[in-house]
Amino acid sequence: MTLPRRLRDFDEDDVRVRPGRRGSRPRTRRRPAHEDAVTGFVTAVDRGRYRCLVDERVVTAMRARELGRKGVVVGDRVALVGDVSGEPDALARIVRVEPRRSALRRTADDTDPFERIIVANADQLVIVTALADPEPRPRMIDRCLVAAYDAGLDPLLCLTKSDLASPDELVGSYAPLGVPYVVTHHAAELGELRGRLGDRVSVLVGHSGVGKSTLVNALVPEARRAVSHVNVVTGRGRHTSSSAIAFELPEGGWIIDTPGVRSFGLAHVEPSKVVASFPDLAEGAEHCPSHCNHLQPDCALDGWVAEGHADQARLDSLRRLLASREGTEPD
Ligand SMILES: Nc1nc2c(ncn2[C@@H]2O[C@H](COP(=O)(O)OP(=O)(O)OP(=O)(O)O)[C@@H](O)[C@H]2O)c(=O)[nH]1
Ligand SMILES: [Zn+2]
Repeated sequence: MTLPRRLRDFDEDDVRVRPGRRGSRPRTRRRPAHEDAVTGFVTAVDRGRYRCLVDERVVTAMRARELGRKGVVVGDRVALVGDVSGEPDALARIVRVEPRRSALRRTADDTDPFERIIVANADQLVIVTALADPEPRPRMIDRCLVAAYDAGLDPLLCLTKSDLASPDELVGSYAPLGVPYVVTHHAAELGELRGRLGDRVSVLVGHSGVGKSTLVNALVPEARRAVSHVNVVTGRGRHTSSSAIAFELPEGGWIIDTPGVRSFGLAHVEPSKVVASFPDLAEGAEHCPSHCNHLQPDCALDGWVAEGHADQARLDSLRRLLASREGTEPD
């Protein structure tokens, strides 16, 4: 398994192997209770079973009771004990989840108080949007940008189906905001996209039909088989209920597909963070009355847009998100 550079650094900082008191055995700095634990990278989760990569081996594991309520998600780095042979029917135990570098979260909808982590330790959120069939949904893009900003992930706009429509309009609205993008279609060379994915952990999100599976299959030839024919964790059966699956890229790095993720509820994101994710509007919001919720009549953002600093459509999008969080309007 080739870990992206940042994961490797993380590993070295986190588990410092040094001689024990008597200089006889190496031991980890923390929790010497599981001195013999090995480190795994969680690539799929399905019905209480965790698929972990340990060196080149696929090890199936369950949670150890001592983990308590701590969740384990795709992208986590975990300490494993027990049978880590990777033989059929072998089952290891996850005894520890290493501290996360990032956590992509969502709530079921914008007013749901329960947030859940979808993916840990990712670097980048790839927002897959078709240029046509289905029509692009800028409000969905804005929503994903907020999720990326909140999680500390770099966004990347991936505009698919460029054989059907021009990217100019979408590029015209997002490139000035500093959002990086790639334009592609199913018969295109994927060189530019691969360059942006290499040596990083990227999460792909996108609505049904935008061409996400087509993209994943083109980037990772083994993906098709892994997803459609076998349970990705146990290797048996036909189906998986997994909501995220990590695939290693041939050129290094990982992409994490999120087939089960259909929406990005943002109830857990502070309104100020929502506004901060709209860089074209954030500056204008500095002129708002204190505690402005940006939905009230004296909000300074109307003037900001009237003066031509930002597009009305972006303000509408921000307001829909904020209103939806307050439960006053569906998005
Ligand atoms: N014209 C065109 N069609 C494409 C392109 N990429 C994918 N398609 C078609 O769009 C449809 C949806 O593609 P998928 O890859 O299944 O889309 P998805 O986002 O994975 O959708 P779900 O499987 O529903 O999650 C399929 O009929 C593809 O053949 C493209 O670049 N151009
Ligand atoms: Zn305001």
